[in-house]
Amino acid sequence: MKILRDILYKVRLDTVIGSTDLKVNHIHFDSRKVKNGDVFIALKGTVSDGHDFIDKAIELGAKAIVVEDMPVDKKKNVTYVVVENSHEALALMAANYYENPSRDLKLIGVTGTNGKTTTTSLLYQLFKNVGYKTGLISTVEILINGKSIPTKHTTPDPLTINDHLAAMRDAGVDYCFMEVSSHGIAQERVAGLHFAGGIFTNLSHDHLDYHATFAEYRDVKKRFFDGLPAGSFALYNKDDKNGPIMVQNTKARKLGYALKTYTDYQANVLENQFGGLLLKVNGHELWTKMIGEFNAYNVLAIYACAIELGLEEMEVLEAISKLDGVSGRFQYFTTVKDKITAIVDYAHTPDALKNVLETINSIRTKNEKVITVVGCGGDRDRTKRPIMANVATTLSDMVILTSDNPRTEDPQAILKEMEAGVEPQNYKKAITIADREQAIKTAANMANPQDIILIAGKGHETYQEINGVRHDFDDRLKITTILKNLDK
Ligand SMILES: CC(=O)N[C@H]1[C@@H](OP(=O)(O)OP(=O)(O)OC[C@H]2O[C@@H](n3ccc(=O)[nH]c3=O)[C@H](O)[C@@H]2O)O[C@H](CO)[C@@H](O)[C@@H]1O[C@H](C)C(=O)N[C@@H](C)C(=O)N[C@H](CCC(=O)O)C(=O)O
Ligand SMILES: Nc1ncnc2c1ncn2[C@@H]1O[C@H](COP(=O)(O)OP(=O)(O)OP(=O)(O)O)[C@@H](O)[C@H]1O
Ligand SMILES: N[C@H](CCC[C@H](N)C(=O)O)C(=O)O
Ligand SMILES: [Mg+2]
Repeated sequence: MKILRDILYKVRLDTVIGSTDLKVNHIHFDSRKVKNGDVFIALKGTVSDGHDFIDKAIELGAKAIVVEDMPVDKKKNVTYVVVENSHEALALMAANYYENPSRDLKLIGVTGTNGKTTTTSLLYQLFKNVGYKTGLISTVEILINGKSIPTKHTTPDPLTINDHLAAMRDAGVDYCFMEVSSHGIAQERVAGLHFAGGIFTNLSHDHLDYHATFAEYRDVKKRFFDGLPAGSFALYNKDDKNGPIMVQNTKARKLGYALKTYTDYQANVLENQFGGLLLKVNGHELWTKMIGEFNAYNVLAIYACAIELGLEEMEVLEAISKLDGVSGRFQYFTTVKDKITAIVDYAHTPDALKNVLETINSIRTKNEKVITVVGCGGDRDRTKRPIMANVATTLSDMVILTSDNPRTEDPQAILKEMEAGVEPQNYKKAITIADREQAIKTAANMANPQDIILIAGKGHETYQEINGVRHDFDDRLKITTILKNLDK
């Protein structure tokens, strides 16, 4: 039981009708979950408007309703609270309800188009390996000091975030690393959290279905840094032209990291091979199993973050050299007989796909062919589709365009939009096979000894989402079975 007044602490209130000196059980933003004695917060969503479900919530026993628009028809014995922004109110109320767990541990948020899962997961591994109790909130999973909890979002809703942070606090977690997506910022999912630091990875094309323009997408990301408190740090990629913009108005201590620009944390890539990267960081040589220049940025960011959090430099360098790669990110499998390599990678943006293919092209040793299998998700940014097909066909020897989570769209229609991006000189490199399993099989059949197959877009995902149903599908299981057969 909590007192409504206490959980409304810091919420920007407009009007209150009824008592806030009211004992309440739980908070919900989904009317279907309301039970007797709960508070219901009406959110204006992208599909429906939570204000339409106020009566339903009261029928189910809601004692208090938090809204942006006061309903005309008001019920007796129900408290109505009008707020300026109910998404923000939800986040502040969730933090208050769980007694602000983000203040009882050191919470680090990572934002940017690509590299959030990689950076947060490596930080989780690093801090755990040096002996801290550690938490992770990521696209792949939520981890509470080794205990894995499945997740559907990169940045969950505020109730889920605070519930997990409270569990971390109860488990004595010292550090939590979390991904902060642009949807998360736009919908105020991280409002009310106390961050000890923030990291900006990079900004490139994504989610332009949700954000009207690239400038709007950039400004949403920037809001995360604008909100960081004094005393925290803001680590930004200074090689990215949007890096300095991100931290323009932050109260946090600004610290740059870069491979190409002079700044606070710098590294050089000395070697870049299939075995990993050799970097020079702060005058020290550092071997890491992470592959590709883009991962040099991720590694440098985690090094800088660990130093800012007070770890010893030598301890950090040693721990980084032992880190394992992240699930579904440049994860590779090789046949024994013909040395065919298959790489499963979560590249689902034009920039990520370009980086991964450029990495493969720069580290292949002979004249091996690169065969890429790639698709684009349904109900997501359509403008990525032709660009990704263009990148794939420009940087590979053969490309099989296929499906990736069609969701409610027609896979053939998505593929047509991808095909439109293939330039005439590359027509002969591209074929289309909508069935992803067949596409992967075809790539394996095409491969000659030493060739490299890139299976892009789904990484760690274990499903193919079609019309709201997630069917079992794991690129890694499919390709390992196929490669085993090739070895027979
Ligand atoms: C576009 C988007 O982000 N949508 C998220 C949003 O839903 P919404 O605004 O569409 O909600 P809605 O269906 O319009 O409903 C409005 C309100 O009415 C309520 N309602 C609805 C029906 C009812 O009977 N009763 C009721 O009270 C709903 O609970 C909601 O509060 O709020 C929901 C609750 O938090 C999210 O689950 C939902 O994520 C959807 C499923 C989604 O696919 N989101 C993706 C795009 C996403 O958030 N991705 C990011 C980034 C990915 C990345 O780059 O890594 C992520 O952080 O995961
Ligand atoms: N620092 C980076 N710069 C550019 N590309 C990267 C970087 N790190 C990873 N990538 C590429 O982006 C893909 C996705 O990486 P990762 O999962 O870490 O990103 P993310 O930001 O968490 O993505 P999401 O928005 O889906 O959560 C990787 O599989 C790789 O291809
Ligand atoms: N977080 C990203 C992941 C995309 C992964 C890709 N497999 C797809 O389904 O488009 C999104 O929801 O847009
Ligand atoms: Mg992620």
